[in-house]
Amino acid sequence: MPPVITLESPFARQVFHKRHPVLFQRLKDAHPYGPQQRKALDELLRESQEGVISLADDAFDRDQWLDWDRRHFGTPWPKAPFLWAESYFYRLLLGAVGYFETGVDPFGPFKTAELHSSTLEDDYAWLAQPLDFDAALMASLYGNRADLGFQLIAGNTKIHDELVADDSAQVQEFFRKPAKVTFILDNAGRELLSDLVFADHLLANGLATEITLHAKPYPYYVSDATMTDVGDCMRRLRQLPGGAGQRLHEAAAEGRLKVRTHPFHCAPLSFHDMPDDLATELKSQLTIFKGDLNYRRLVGDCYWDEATPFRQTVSYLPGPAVALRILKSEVVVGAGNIDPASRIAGTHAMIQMYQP
Ligand SMILES: O=P(O)(O)OC[C@H]1O[C@](O)(CO)[C@@H](O)[C@@H]1O
Repeated sequence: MPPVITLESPFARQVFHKRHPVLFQRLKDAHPYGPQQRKALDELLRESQEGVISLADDAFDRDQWLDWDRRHFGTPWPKAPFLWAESYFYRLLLGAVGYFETGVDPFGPFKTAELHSSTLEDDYAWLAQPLDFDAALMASLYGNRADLGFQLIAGNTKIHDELVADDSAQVQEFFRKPAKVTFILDNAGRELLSDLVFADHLLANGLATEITLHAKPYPYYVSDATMTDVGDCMRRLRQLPGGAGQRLHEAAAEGRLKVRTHPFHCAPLSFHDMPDDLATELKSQLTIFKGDLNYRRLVGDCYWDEATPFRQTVSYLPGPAVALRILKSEVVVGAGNIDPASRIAGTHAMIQMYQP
């Protein structure tokens, strides 16, 4: 594997030094946190910028984190791998605000606001039209940009021009034979609504025999979908046109749509380290990895040469896979030359497919 991206990377440093303070301010504005929670947040911010990574003796999940440790406890935060440190940061954030005692999702207010935004109905007006496979796939992909103000019209091929890797034809070809599908979900809100639309397209057209949605076991990376968020989005989708919400509700009742979680989805590790039970589950189906974080975990959060073939980086997977991702971080494989600014701008997208 090439060198791993650490918090010394300018982009990662910017996430920890610029974005995190803004996030913490939003959390303090959104919740009636008392002095203890506010102090814990301030300490976490300071520590994660210049302190040493430590694991509390009385942490309820101490054993789990010792298992996920790759000798990073005791390392100065700025020297740690970006992926590992960012994941642990979110675990500590939840501890700081008392999530493990109260169960209150610190990001809940932002997720609720997004699902009930005044523009949401207009933004999803296109659901009233019939979608073809390509439009449904693109909805799921561009949902990762959380910006669906683009033309999701059946037969719109212009949208493919923005892709830096485009295996969409292979994906469509794969569904010539009905398959079981797993979505490793990313964000709640608009992205999840769009993923549900794609899931409905697959089930309603007999392309998928069964779909399993994998959500995060706890709130993570601000807007990642938990089991609660899946329920909230399913209910919201039923209020939107097109009938996808109702069809999915029925599919769930019949056992064709399943929702579950796995502790590994909040692990600070790449999918190379996935436990056997998860690997066994993914073996006999097509797995769709949504979003940027899952992409980093899929190929490894490393300084890959962008010309490295995608299949070379994911050949460890137990079954076929598709990555649907808007580029929001430095990692890229299987694409042409992409300048550093474009890698993090959220303007470029990719669809990559692997078949063993
Ligand atoms: O929601 P997505 O597509 O997974 O993007 C999350 C991305 O945001 C960041 O947390 C910060 O930019 C990245 O580290 C991460 O990959």
